[in-house]
Parts: sequence; structure tokens; C-alpha cells
Amino acid sequence: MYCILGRTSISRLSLSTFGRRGVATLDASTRTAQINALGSWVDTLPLSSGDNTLGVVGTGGRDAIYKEYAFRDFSQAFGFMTRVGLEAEKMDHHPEWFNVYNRVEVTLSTHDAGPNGGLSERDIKLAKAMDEIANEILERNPNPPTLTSVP
Ligand SMILES: C[C@H](O)[C@H](O)[C@H]1CNC2=NC(N)=NC(=O)C2=N1
Repeated sequence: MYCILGRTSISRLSLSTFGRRGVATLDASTRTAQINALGSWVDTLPLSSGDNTLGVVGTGGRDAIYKEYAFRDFSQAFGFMTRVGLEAEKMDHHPEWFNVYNRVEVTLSTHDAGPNGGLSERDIKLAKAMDEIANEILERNPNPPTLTSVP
């Protein structure tokens, strides 16, 4: 890293934005812009740690983003999690999530960005992939028949 960046460049970088394994968090303005561009994710950072409005995950106050997906049923929700799981493994970046029946609650944060984690480009990339997969599932088959009604 020192070789690539050189002494002058590294001295201009804020080392506090890097975590244990060197993943940089987004600076404040990029962070806001990226979250706004996603559109449907909650920025958990402004929430106080006592905030309990985000359900069972309780992500308030973390440097993270949060979203709840609602699918038609468990089959769709689990299909979503399966597809995202494979993608996450390829990216080597994994969601924190919680599933009950048709709902999937997701928190994205980069654990390698520091002791408390932090929001990085990797989270934004995974959020986009998750939204694309969810849209595909919901658009392709918004209201399929239940098994009992199939002839
Ligand atoms: C060793 C492995 O590459 C790392 O632990 C990866 C795995 N998945 C990860 N997922 C998330 N959300 N954050 C990480 O920092 C992270 N790091």
C-alpha cells in the first residue's frame, strides 16, 4: 500500500477512515449522496442508540443502512435470501438480516471498517444488488397462484 500510494499521498489520507483490515468508510458527503441515490434505505447513523423504531434488529446509531423487504410469502423471501446469499459470497460481503415469513430485515455495514464497523462502497454495491434481485422477484411473479389452486 505504501509503495502504490507513495509517502506524499498516504500523508494526505485520513487514517481514521480505515478499519482493521483497511476498508475505507465513505466520507460524509459521499455517504449522504449514495444513500439518497439508493432511495429506499434508512440511514441509521442519525438515530440514537436507544431508538427502537427499526424493529428487532435495533440498528439505531450505527454507521449502517437498513431496509425491510416484504414479499408475497416465505417462498419468495427465501428465494431472495438464497440469491442474495450467493451474490454476497461472490462479493465476499455479507448482510446482517432477519427473516420472518415474507419479511426480510436487512442491515448493511462493513465489519472490516473498524471496531464498530462503518458504511463503505461495498455496502452500497450490495444494497444495489439486493434491490435488483428483489425487483426481479416481485416483478416477474407478483401474485402467483398458491399450490392448492394449481390444477
Ligand atoms: C475475511 C472476510 O473476507 C471478511 O471478514 C469479509 C466477509 N464479509 C463481510 N461482510 C461484511 N458485511 N463486512 C465485512 O467487513 C466483511 N468482511
